[in-house]
Amino acid sequence: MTSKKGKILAVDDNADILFALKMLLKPHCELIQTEINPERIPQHMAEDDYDVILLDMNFNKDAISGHEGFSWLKRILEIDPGAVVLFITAYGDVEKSVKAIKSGATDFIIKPWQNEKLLGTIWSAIKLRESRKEVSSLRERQKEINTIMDQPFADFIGVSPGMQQVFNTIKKVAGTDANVLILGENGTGKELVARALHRQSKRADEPFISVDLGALSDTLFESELFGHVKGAFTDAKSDRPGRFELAAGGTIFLDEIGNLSLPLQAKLLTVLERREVTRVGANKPIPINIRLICATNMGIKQMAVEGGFRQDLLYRINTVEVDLPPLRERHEDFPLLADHFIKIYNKKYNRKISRPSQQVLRKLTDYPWPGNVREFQHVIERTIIMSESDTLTVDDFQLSHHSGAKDGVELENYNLDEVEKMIIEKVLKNNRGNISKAASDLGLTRTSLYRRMEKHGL
Ligand SMILES: Nc1ncnc2c1ncn2[C@@H]1O[C@H](COP(=O)(O)OP(=O)(O)OP(=O)(O)O)[C@@H](O)[C@H]1O
Repeated sequence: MTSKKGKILAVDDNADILFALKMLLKPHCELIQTEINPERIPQHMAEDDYDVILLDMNFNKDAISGHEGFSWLKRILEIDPGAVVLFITAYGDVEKSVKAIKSGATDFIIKPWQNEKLLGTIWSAIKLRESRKEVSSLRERQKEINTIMDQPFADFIGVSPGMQQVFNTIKKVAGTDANVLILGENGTGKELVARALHRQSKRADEPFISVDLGALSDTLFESELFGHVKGAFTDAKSDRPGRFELAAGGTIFLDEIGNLSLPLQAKLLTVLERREVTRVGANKPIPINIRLICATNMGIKQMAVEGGFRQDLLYRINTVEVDLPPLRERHEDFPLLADHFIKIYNKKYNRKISRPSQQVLRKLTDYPWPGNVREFQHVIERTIIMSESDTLTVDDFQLSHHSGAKDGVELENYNLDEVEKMIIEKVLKNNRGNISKAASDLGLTRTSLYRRMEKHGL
């Protein structure tokens, strides 16, 4: 051992052994606590955080069964399941070593020991303890991050029959490991559904990893999803796990799955069938333990009929389907959603805006909301920022600029693709090329807008 490292608790009913251990370990370890009476192990563990516990296997003189040692090992692991225990015995044999390791001991030291070998074993045990601690602190951090990240998703609002049906399906399937496909227009709350499914599942304490497939180029797809090893390609400076590995034990949410090209659909299907991934540049497959949730705003079933989406992949991802209705079909939800977002933005902007009047609600329900709840949320935020009074009036809501003609977009034909291109061009121009603002006006995410701009060559 190079520097003084690790806190060691040595428990043995032979004072000579304890003395020898103390002499040997003192120069190398941060602390060496010796104890002749195993009954005091819990007390020591409560008083200090030991990295390694050296435990005699036989406490009664002449005993060779090791029973007592095993029962103390059990007790130690009950107190701290991450404890690193090394058994010491003069009667070491293969059978007992195997049993000790199976019961949770880390290693086995046979008396009389060779000093160098003993120090080597303790050094490895300290390293193991360090990595166990690191893993458990990462897990705790992940839990904490999950809770914080879920905060904005805690309020999932809906009283309309369509939303009640969505909530019912979530309740029924959350606890199963069934693959779920969420369908719905942009901004209808597909990610909220995915998070709710994860939060109500047995995997809730494990990671929720979201991947926007629409934002991944074909070249990045494999390394992002499956990971890569160092040197696999020019930019691969070190080994890196992919999203499937990061989601281990938890849920992976593949958003915009309808945007996946046919060759990538084939790659994804292979991974889902084999339930293993191979990092780019590696040849050893890694098993994956994930719950799969996918979402799309595209007519994926029609795509499958027309050959744009693989039927076999569709069958694999849509064990259960959740259909999110567009906001314009959920009139019952408007008052609640309006209250909800007014509350949020009152707090954010330190305002006291009151609940909307019936006239305001009527205006809101009359508008078609192409960007659904995301657009609704932005409109409420913008209106609260701009409003000078605490009572919102019909005139405070600027909704008309979305309906093309009034905004100067002349429709020469009704080809949806061309209309979409025209509207995007117009909104980009209105916002002087500011993507964030344009995306907000269109009720899209920046990524969705980028994708559409790419599609239309803008
Ligand atoms: N029922 C709802 N209650 C409260 N907030 C909602 C609801 N539905 C959507 N939202 C809010 O609207 C925004 C968009 O939701 P989300 O990202 O889940 O939609 P999406 O369907 O996944 O969108 P996209 O298709 O663009 O990826 C989020 O800020 C979300 O919190």
